[in-house]
Amino acid sequence: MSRTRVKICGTTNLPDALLSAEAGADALGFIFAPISKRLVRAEVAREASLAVGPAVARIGVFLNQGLDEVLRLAEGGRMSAVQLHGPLAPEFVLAAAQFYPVLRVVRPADLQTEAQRWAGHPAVTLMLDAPEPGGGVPLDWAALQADFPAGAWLAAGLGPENVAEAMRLLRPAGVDAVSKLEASAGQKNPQAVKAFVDAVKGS
Ligand SMILES: O=C(O)c1ccccc1N[C@@H]1O[C@H](COP(=O)(O)O)[C@@H](O)[C@H]1O
Repeated sequence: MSRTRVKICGTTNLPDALLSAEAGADALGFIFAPISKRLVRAEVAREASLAVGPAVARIGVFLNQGLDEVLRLAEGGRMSAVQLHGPLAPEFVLAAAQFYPVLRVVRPADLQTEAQRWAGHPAVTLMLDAPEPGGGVPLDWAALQADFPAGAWLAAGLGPENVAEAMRLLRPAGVDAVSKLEASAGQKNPQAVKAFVDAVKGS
């Protein structure tokens, strides 16, 4: 079984991209949802994407945005994958997956239905998140143990202090965090980023 991948989300500037990459992150998240306090411009994301080298994935995060906008921003920011939040039609997810690997974000209530829907679609990977993305509130991992699908990623309220326990209970293929790794909204806390990556890689 391969090790759990670690994604640091909410990258809004070049120094934070570099510090996350140097800390050992497998993936950086760039939030293109206009409602977010971590919104990044495509030009900034592009500069960061080109600076972190070929081994670091760049994941564009979207919430209820049209396909043209998703593709334009993902291309402009030089993303390597897209993360899709919101009540989207399966056809929309499939259309996006023609262009980029998709992390399809689902809530706990929809996990079983979505796991069945996307089984056998290699371009679509499930990510379990809280109903309010970016809120820093952990899920009830013990309650999810029976249904958590192999290969799925986990987000919501993860940080250096609790990620090992979440991994022990759910064995996610990847973990993702933002709120608990910030000094302020959109600005990374370097010690927290490093501690989070070390906790994931040491578990
Ligand atoms: O963080 C945001 O502002 C955001 C806005 C719109 C869509 C997703 C967003 N963040 C995602 O939230 C999860 C985890 O957040 P947290 O660790 O609980 O704060 C992560 O997938 C982010 O990509």
